[in-house]
Amino acid sequence: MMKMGEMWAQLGSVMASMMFVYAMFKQFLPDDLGNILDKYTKKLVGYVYPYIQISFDEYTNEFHKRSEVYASIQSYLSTKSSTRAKRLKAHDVKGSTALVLGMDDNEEVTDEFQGIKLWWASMKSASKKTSFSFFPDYDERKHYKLTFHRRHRDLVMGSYLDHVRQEGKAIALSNRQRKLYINNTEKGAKWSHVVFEHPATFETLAMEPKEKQSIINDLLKFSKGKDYYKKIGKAWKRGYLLYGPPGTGKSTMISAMSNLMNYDVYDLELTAVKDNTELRKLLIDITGKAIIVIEDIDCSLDLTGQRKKKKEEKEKKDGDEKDPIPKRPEEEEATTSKVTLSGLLNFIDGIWSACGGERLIVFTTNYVDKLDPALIRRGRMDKHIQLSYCCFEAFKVLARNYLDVESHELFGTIERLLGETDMTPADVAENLMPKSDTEDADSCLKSLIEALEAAKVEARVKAEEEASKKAEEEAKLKAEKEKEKSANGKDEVTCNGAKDEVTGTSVAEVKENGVTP
Ligand SMILES: Nc1ncnc2c1ncn2[C@@H]1O[C@H](COP(=O)(O)OP(=O)(O)OP(=O)(O)O)[C@@H](O)[C@H]1O
Ligand SMILES: [Mg+2]
Repeated sequence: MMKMGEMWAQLGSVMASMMFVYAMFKQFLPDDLGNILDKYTKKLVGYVYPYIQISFDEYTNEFHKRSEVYASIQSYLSTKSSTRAKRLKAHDVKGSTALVLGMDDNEEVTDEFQGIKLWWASMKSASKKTSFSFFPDYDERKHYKLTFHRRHRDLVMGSYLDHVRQEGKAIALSNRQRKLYINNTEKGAKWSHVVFEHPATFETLAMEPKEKQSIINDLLKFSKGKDYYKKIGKAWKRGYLLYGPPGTGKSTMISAMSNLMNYDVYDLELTAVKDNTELRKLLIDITGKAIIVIEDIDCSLDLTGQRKKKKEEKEKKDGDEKDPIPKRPEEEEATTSKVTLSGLLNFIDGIWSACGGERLIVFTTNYVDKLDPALIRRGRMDKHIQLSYCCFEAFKVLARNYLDVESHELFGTIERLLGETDMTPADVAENLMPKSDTEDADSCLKSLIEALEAAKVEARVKAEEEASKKAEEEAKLKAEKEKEKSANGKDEVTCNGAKDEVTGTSVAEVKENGVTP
């Protein structure tokens, strides 16, 4: 026999469907009749119908803005409706990589949450245009209607709606297109963007596997660290300093980071920023889930020398030295950037830097020693990653990527040569890349061996040249010293004969004055 609860649930389902049919049917009735019928139906249903309904409008009253909740529900239901609804609608949502499938107007899907059943319906109701509107669809109001049994009220209000919002946001985020932003000089403190599509991933990045894994772990830990950062009272951001010779994969790693984390990239060109105020404005415009990149920080601004320069300037002022030919203002602007080291430090960890949350700040440099220690201290640049010349493990990644080769008889020779000479992953990669259809893995590996041997010879010649140059310089220095020494020896001899060093009187004078020296 059917249980009471099941019966109610079935009745509820029938009633919800009837209400839904009624809502559709009502659209075709004249307005007056529709309103009266609506009033009495609602009263009647209120007595026998144990279900609660919530509506979510597409547009808020506030500036006719599209409701964020509506958008989240739309994303949430897109996964449910694609498998459960019979009539679907495809949307080309701005910023989304894939077509978003949602249920068609006046369609219904059922959802389950912690063992309870809920019904979602997408409704479209026409409202009379009262005035001219710039919003074409505004007189066609769309909304979602959620129906559930009243005994589940607490669960729905307490956790289900939150669950829908969170899931919907996550789905929208995974569908969205990532963007690469650059700061635009012509538009002042503004970002322009293009779609970010870089194929580099940590899988294709050639580096020592243990170190690579530790970076991946660090990034993933950060992305899940919202509560942890809150607990320790730190802004949810992390700084990475990538340093190493050109062509070792610093920029490639930034792309891999973005692909792993699904973050936008903000490529900040510091030389295009007028002053600290503009820098702050740019910072405020950066959203969450972002990687802020400053490439070649040592070249971007003379941040290293700024403190020294200031000191020198002060000394100069004190000495009242004035430039006899005053510079034109535009000339001054071109030569001196007004973004200061303290402005940049504030950008990284001033109070404004906490706005938005979930951000990585990445600096790259070829010369880590040139940077001001304040800029790269832990807390600002939390993790320092050195990208170095290609090791054998890194080579194996490149061989797999470029040639689909896991092992080869030439690997032994390559391992030995990589241990004996320095070659960047960029150079190794270039040698491994087939240049024509006739080239195969064998010929590419052989050409890499040739290049490594040539690099080894070049390095040896360079080292010998440097050693001989150094020896020459040392010999020159030694000769100079000896010359000086012998000159000093001569001086000592003549000095006694010519001048008394303390009094400055000549021996002749002393003799003349009758004083014994
Ligand atoms: N570690 C690596 N793994 C895979 N590919 C790499 C690696 N390093 C360099 N490459 C290859 O070399 C090219 C140049 O590398 P990348 O631009 O990342 O170097 P970089 O360290 O940023 O150099 P620079 O200091 O000159 O900016 C990349 O396009 C990539 O194909
Ligand atoms: Mg680079």
